[in-house]
Amino acid sequence: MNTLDNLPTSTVPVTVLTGYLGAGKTTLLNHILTYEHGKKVAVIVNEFGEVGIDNQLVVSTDEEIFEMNNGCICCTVRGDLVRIIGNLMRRRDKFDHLVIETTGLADPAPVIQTFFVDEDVQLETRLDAVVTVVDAKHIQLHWDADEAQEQIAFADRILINKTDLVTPAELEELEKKIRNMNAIAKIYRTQNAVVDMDTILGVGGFDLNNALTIDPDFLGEEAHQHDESVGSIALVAPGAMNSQKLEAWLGELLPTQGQNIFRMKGILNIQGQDRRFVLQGVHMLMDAKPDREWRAGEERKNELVFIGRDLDEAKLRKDFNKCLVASGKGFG
Ligand SMILES: Nc1nc2c(ncn2[C@@H]2O[C@H](COP(=O)(O)OP(=O)(O)OP(=O)(O)O)[C@@H](O)[C@H]2O)c(=O)[nH]1
Repeated sequence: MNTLDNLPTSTVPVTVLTGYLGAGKTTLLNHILTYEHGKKVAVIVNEFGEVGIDNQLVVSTDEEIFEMNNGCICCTVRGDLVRIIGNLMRRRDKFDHLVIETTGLADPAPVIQTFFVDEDVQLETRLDAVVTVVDAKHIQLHWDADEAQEQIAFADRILINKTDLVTPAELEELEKKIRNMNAIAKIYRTQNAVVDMDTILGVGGFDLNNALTIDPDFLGEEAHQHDESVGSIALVAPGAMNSQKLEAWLGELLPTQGQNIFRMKGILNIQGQDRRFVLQGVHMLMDAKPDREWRAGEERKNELVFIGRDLDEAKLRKDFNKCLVASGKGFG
């Protein structure tokens, strides 16, 4: 299990930019590079392309993906990315934010996992957010592509782009569908990928010290459509969790189901702890640690969201509830 504890505050925030072919990634990247946000942005693109912006660092990489040698079949590290970040860090004074644009056909997992797994990368950078651009008009043609669904599933921020090419009703339906697939992402509708930079840079989507609450709209809804193979499941329970039971459950769940769990995010009330306990997971990799203290008057509860493929909601719910302290009242 990896931990991002005790990182130096000088780590460089990293935004991973994904989206299917032609969705608008480069258009967004150009906004990021030209916008007056006061940040010096370095860019890594893993395809050969041109970004004709002066004074920016743009590096191209070829595909090079290593499976981890501990038998974990869904966790991979990109060797080329590790090396390029290492090289960039020697010019650390030249930039203060890093954007990695993935190819439209790439599974974003190996890029994201690199930030959970590689120790040198963890020392020097921190994953800020996964931003996914969706082509409102053409995504309909690509729903069956694993990459398109995974790009949505991993996102912290989703731009539904090309809103000029669809009707308001189509947009509404699309947003609902995306919301069901990914319950933790914030969704913005855009034209030409124009979006307020503060909403996509400096997000802290993977920051365990600053865990954002999980969207209450999603948690509060009674019924969700789980007709897609990729979906979100939100588990909520009042009371306190038994830490041993929780550890035993996750210790069994992730090795067996991790391949289908793209992301997991949780804020939990552990029995006997005054601080909230925060979990972040990507496939079988997980970070977990206490964050801020529960506030006076704040309702202590347990919220855990899974985003993945073919998740067994009834079993997850049952096993989650089994981790609750039996009395469940008043001791958390
Ligand atoms: N109509 C319309 N076209 C858009 C919009 N945003 C981007 N485009 C166009 O869509 C095309 C693809 O945009 P890119 O930014 O190159 O997309 P990409 O995701 O980088 O594409 P790949 O790198 O090929 O995967 C370009 O011709 C853009 O001008 C939009 O909101 N509306």
